[in-house]
Amino acid sequence: MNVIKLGGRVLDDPQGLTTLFQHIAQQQNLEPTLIVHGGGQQVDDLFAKLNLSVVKYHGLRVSMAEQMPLIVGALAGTVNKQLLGMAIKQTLKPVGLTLFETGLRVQQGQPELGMTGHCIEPFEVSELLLTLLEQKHLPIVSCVGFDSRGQWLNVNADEAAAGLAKALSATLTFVSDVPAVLDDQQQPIAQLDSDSIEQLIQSGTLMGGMRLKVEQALNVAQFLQKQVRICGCSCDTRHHSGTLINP
Ligand SMILES: Nc1ncnc2c1ncn2[C@@H]1O[C@H](COP(=O)(O)OP(=O)(O)O)[C@@H](O)[C@H]1O
Ligand SMILES: CC(=O)N[C@@H](CCC(=O)OP(=O)(O)O)C(=O)O
Repeated sequence: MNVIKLGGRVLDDPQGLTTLFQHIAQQQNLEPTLIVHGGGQQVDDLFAKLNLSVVKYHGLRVSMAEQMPLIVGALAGTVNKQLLGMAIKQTLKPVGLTLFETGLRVQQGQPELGMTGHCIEPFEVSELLLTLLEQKHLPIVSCVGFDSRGQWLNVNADEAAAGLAKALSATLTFVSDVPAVLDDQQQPIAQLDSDSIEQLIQSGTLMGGMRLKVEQALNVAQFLQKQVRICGCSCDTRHHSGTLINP
């Protein structure tokens, strides 16, 4: 079982995405795949067009209730459906979902972050998701979740992917806009573990969204006791490229 997380910026690389969907189509009969995607860039672009200010706290968007129709529209609407279209073109059978239909539980975070949500234990998936995977559909899951009161919540997509990978004991790959985690000379790093990650954070080399991603990757690697990959869009997720995060 493969979980592939796509950052929103990979939509700027349609050729790379086409190659990725082609690989998934070739592999789909051998091993099921699930895609989880973000779209932070697309939300930022929409806010800029509407003259709304983007506020982030430790890499997480402060998601005010009145802004949620825009955020949900971009993530679960536009970005989700753009990816669906690309998958259909590669003869895949995609199904667009939010985190709710996958069965992953989500609850609201600190009130200062508005309608920002976090994945909570137990990390479990729904029968519906398992049936879709068995029937060789490709679930394309946005990082919009719902709490038990039916409130929609904005979950960081790396966290959502980590939660689904844990629930499915899956092999997790983060596909981002950079080919790998880069060192202070901007060179790709082949492998990282908790000690080397700590050094990169201390030296200020690992920052922002990539720091959050590496922390989620390490968390999943340790939880499942298997390597997690961070790579760029043109990487073949079956082969070695990008950065491997070791448990
Ligand atoms: N050491 C690093 N290696 C690679 N990227 C880094 C590093 N430190 C910070 N970054 C930044 O993190 C970005 C990727 O994180 P993010 O924008 O959250 O990705 P995504 O949208 O794929 O989740 C890169 O574009 C880069 O600007
Ligand atoms: C709470 C929070 O920060 N949610 C993220 C969800 C999208 C995301 O994570 O997108 P990328 O994977 O493309 O960065 C946001 O609104 O930007």
